[in-house]
Amino acid sequence: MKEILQNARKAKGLLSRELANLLGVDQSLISKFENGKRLPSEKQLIELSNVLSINLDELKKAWLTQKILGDVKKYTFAEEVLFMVNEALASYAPKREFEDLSIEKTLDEIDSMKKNLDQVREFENYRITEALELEYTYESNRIEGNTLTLRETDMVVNKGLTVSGKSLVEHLEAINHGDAIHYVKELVSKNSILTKRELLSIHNLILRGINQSEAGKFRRIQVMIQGSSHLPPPPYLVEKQMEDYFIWYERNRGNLHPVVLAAEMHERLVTIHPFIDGNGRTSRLIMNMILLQNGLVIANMKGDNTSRYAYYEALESVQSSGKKDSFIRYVAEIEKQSLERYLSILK
Ligand SMILES: Nc1ncnc2c1ncn2[C@@H]1O[C@H](COP(=O)(O)OP(=O)(O)OP(=O)(O)O)[C@@H](O)[C@H]1O
Repeated sequence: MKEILQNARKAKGLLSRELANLLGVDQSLISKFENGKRLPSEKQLIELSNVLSINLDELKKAWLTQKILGDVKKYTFAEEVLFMVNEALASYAPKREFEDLSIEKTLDEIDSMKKNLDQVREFENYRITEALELEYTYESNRIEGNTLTLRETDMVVNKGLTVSGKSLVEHLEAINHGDAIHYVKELVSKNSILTKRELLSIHNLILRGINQSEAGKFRRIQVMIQGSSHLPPPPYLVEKQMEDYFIWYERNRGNLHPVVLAAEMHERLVTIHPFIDGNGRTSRLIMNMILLQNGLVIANMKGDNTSRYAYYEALESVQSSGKKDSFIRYVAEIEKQSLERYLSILK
């Protein structure tokens, strides 16, 4: 742990004072982390991992080892206890139970398609991914009400052209969403972990130049979701609910199926509705970041009326019943269709 932190800081060319500033802590605390006198909190671990580009899982393993060692080393029967913990762990496998058995089946199908995908990844190329990402921008903005066609979206995003009769905002929405996909892919390639900072950066890109005063900021007013009976929490609860959102993510990202994790992170975010606008687009990007991090493909929800209605219905059902299955099933189906299409293109 000590070595990992010190080596990573030096590799980044940072002085401990500079690292302390980035983390907003005292310089002496960084020294204590590096000489093993103090352990970072779990929240600080995530910040350290992002700032120093250390794989969070590796950092957590070293951290937990040191934490457990600190607890057990004073006992003569430490080894025996560790052995017993190991035994107990074997029977402790938290598994999600679904009332709807079709979800389990779809997840199995996704797992086997992922195996197929891993075998044909060599045929992936940027022209295919660019075309699919363009479709994603087109559909996600269509859900929100953008009227650009797929071809017009291509003209705006890839060719830098303008489309007569379409508003400046619609142009910006297309460009911004394209940039947000690039940002998400960069996070995935750097193994960055999702934190408040990354979420706000994605939202900042989505509303850039459209609503600059609200871009990258949690809302300070009450909002309503048109056509829905779900009322998002009052503004003074948003910060706290978002803290809980990231705690939930940390607790679950290691043990839930990635599709279930992605669906829940999407649904939880739009249910809190932390932004004045752009909640749907941002949540879909968060969902897709998680899918890509896990070697899956972008789940492209469609913007035609029937698909959009099914999307809203699945969300409304979670919010009114408190049961997550309907939205997990919905996302799993979309991911399965997106994988099928991608595989057929590659093959
Ligand atoms: N019960 C619900 N019914 C409909 N939408 C809901 C519901 N709960 C949450 N939402 C989310 O709210 C989003 C709309 O919020 P907002 O207008 O802030 O997002 P947007 O990105 O601007 O637009 P959009 O999500 O339509 O692209 C929907 O796309 C959906 O993801």
